[in-house]
Amino acid sequence: MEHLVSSWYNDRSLPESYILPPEDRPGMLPLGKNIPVVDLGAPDQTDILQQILEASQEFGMFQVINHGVPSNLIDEAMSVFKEFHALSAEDKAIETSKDPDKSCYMYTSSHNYATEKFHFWRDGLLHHCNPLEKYIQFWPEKPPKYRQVVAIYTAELRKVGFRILEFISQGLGVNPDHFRGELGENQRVLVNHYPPCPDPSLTLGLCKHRDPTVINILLQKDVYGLEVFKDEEWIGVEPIPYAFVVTLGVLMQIISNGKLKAAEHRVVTNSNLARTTAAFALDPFNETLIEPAKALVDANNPALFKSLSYKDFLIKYRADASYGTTPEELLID
Ligand SMILES: O=C(O)CCC(=O)C(=O)O
Ligand SMILES: [Fe+2]
Repeated sequence: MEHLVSSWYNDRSLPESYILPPEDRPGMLPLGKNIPVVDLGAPDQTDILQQILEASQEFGMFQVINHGVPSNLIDEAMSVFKEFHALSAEDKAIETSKDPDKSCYMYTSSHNYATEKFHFWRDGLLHHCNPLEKYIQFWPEKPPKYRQVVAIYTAELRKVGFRILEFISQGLGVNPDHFRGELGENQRVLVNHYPPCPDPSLTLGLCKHRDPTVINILLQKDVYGLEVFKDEEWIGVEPIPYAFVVTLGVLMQIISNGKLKAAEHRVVTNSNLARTTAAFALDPFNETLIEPAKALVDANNPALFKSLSYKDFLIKYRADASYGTTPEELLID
């Protein structure tokens, strides 16, 4: 835990190991453009489907509003996530080491702290959520309401996730339950924390990456930081306090046989506000085979991606230092 940014960032200038090469630094604040915002409460389901499909093809990312998760639950969840990251390093270590199989753990920067060339200005708490009875015993017990609030929050996010996956399935023309079986049942929450940073122009909270997931549903609340790369430029993702940002991951690009796009995104830091976000991911199990959906493959539409287990996918993804594998690396030659 000694490396956690939140344990030492106060009153220090940016350490050398966090200073990125000029080409990877944030540059100018993107202005003017936005990603699509989809109103899930709108009466016309066909219209919602169309908007989700277009955003998934063009951006691989969109925001959803009127998603049905109560705003007081979102407030409570954000409070316990912030309170967790405000604990002492010692408490955080105790609260995240209850499972010998490490279904709940903390890390800082990326999964490759020891080997990465540069570090990123982020601490992360990651834990499994489904099935709840199996995993809740390993979740933090500090703050005292953590388990109770996060159990309800993640159950709600699961509903939102499957609703969006159903729209995507329909849009793709695959079985509406395509993601209901193994593909979306491994659910995890990653609570990111980005303390105020002494020089946001030289570093990033997270480098440009695509998520190693099917989809990710992010709560960013009201602090700016997320940016998506589209048509060779960065677009800022405007914080809408009770919206969720839906990001399609590399697995969705593979399963859709390239019809949908995994969004490339990054996180910038800021000098006066701490930023806490919670990313809820729907993923397959380790042994699940990842491959283009059969309904999308025929003689005229050959499979573009290799089949591999989720476990092998993750090994490949994580082997590439902090940047992660790209869908292109998994293309069939
Ligand atoms: O914190 C954010 O805004 C995004 C986090 C993210 O990209 C991730 O956890 O993969
Ligand atoms: Fe991400």
